Amino acid sequence: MGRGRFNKRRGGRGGGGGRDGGGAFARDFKRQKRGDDRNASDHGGHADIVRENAQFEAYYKAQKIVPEQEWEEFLTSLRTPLPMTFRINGSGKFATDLRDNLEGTLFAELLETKLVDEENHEIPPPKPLAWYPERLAWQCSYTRTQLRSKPILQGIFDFIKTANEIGSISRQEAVSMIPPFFLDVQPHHRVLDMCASPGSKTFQILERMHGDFEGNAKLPTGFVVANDVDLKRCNLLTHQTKRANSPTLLVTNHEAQNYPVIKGPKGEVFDFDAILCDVPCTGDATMRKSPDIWTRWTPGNGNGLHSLQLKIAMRGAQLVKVGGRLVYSTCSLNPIENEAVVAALLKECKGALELLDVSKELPDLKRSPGIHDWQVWDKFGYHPSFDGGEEMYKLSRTMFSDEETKKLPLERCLRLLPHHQDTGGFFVAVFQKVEAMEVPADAYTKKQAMKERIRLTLSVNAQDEIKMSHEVYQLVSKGASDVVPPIEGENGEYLLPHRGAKGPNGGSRWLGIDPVLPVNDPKVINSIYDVYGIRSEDIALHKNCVTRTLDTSRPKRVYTMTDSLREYLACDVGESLRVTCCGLKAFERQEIKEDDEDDVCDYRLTQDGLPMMFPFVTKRIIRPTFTDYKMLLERRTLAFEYSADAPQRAVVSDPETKKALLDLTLGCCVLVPKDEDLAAHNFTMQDLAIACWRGRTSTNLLVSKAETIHFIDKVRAVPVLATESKGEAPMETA
Ligand SMILES: C[S@@+](CC[C@H](N)C(=O)[O-])C[C@H]1O[C@@H](n2cnc3c(N)ncnc32)[C@H](O)[C@@H]1O
Repeated sequence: MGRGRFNKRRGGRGGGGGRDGGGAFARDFKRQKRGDDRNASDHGGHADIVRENAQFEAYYKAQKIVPEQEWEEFLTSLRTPLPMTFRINGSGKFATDLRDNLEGTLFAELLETKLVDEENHEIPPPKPLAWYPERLAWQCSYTRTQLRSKPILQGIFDFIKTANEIGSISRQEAVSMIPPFFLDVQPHHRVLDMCASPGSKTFQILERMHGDFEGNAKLPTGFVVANDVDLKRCNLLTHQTKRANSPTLLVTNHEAQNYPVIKGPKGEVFDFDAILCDVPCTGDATMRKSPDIWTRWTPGNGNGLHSLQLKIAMRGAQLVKVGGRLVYSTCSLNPIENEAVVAALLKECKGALELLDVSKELPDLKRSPGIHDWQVWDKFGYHPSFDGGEEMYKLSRTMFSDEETKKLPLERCLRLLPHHQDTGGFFVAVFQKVEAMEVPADAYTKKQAMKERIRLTLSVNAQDEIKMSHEVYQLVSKGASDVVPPIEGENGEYLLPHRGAKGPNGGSRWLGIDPVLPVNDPKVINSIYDVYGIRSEDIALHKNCVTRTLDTSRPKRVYTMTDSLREYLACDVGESLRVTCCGLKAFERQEIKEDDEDDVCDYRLTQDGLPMMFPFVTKRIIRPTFTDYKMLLERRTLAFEYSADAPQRAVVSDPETKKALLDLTLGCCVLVPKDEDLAAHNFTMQDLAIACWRGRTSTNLLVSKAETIHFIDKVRAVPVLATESKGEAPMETA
């Protein structure tokens, strides 16, 4: 194809890249659009959006990313709303039970019913994603009208909505689920997710790290750093990954391309076993979900992101271990954001990175190979080469394919085309580091640090910008390049420093970010050890706990982390890491007033922390009957005695449970049904452990309402065993 200009006229074809015959295009488009409007209004009010863009079509036809004979199908797919997909969280018993339940009930009913719409077209039942292991991810394509008109579909919709809210499933685009599989994460790995928010892939990475959250007593020994440049999005990420309840997670707020290098005391770089670069991109492969992209697409969008994408991938390449994997992904179809970045990265790494052939991994995933040659366009049109001497707009040499590029194994890249599996589009490249590379220690310079901090300052408080930026500079120039060895513990391990407590007014060194302070006050930690019967040999809380408030003798919340995460933070003596969230909230202060007993603890176990802490807790565990357990979940509180003043209150029915509760001092305890009930229904103790409060007259749930629904769901089908005490009625009424 020769050099041409894009014809900006709507529906026009320019540059030789367009389809022949605009008439056929218009007819196809009208036909498609009629169907589309119906779907569009059904799928979220995008009916007014015209799903055509001459530049887009000319550009991609010229790029030859889609075989000629599939072009129409490709376009048709892009103009059709995206089916809804979800995956069942976790991978153990609860995940497969939930799947079996769904398949056996809701979905089975649909299969039997053979639904048709008002035009007598069959409404397809939900189907599992063919490539996703164990049928744990599903796809349904129903219009809103269908959902409204068919109660059975409404049932599915309600299930998805509630299960997503309580965290047993995650709604996530099918193609977005792919990259974590190629990272090959193991529980001992250090993983870096460079552009992580909102965190759907981080969540998958955490799942892989833990194996099965709900049944696994072993803690992973690795850690996961999830980073994003946007502070608000870091908070969103923290919120979204909360359900993983992971002590391995660190959330940081940096430009990925300047991600700080942390070195151990001997100067060794803390490198990562697996790095995900799910970079910012034009997202033009998400048009099915975000049809407004049709109206604003230009080739300049992708060109504008290429350099940042390459810098981020390059930083990833520097920070990944020899032997480790680096996965680069975008939700864009554009070779400039994809193959051009991959090619430039391979060239810049001079053999240290190998592009892997992953054709045997996820074998049922349909994919198209990466391309070796592509076209570079800007607002002036097509440019055959970088050295042509023509006027160019914001183009760089690395955007162009050359002779060296053609020899690279770019066919190993994966492009997911929307019409192949009825998904959004996507691009993935999987690398392995095969040789060490130089890691520029000064990539995170003082100047850079200052620039970033001023940006943050601006977002924190624009009015104090000048005053603060001066203070920032003072701090950065003192702190950023300090070479101070980490604090060593008795056994040569590195201990957590007081991070961020030396900034202005004793606040954070990183403005706008709370400090991260070790909780090692023996009063706090020993009381937790003693009261809950936790042994420091089993879990080193005295080394691995932090709080975010300055008074570490009375921390409000205590977060705990794995040894390896502690070592990573301990070695960051220059405090280069801007930590927004760290570890798992395991304990919370809840002071007990007017109590003169010794074995009380001001710290209660959190339900979030319980899956991790429970295997180490040996005291204050009560084993109620299933009746009392279920009743507590449903009523949230169980009184010890019936009271005529509050006849509606539920009362503990089993005398043994009541005695065990009354024998405890006031404070937090853990309730787990009796062994025979657990065994009869294939539950482990950890599966059903709930945090409760032993009060003066009652015991109360310390579990959020959403989480309680999750537990009620777990035990809903469990009949009460005959072994239970038959004496008292479960709930007394007046
Ligand atoms: C494609 S999204 C990531 C989606 C995420 N991986 C997931 O699966 O939920 C890209 C993210 O990169 C972030 N971002 C943009 N520029 C960045 C940069 N220079 N460094 C780090 N993150 C960046 C954006 O804030 C955005 O959250």
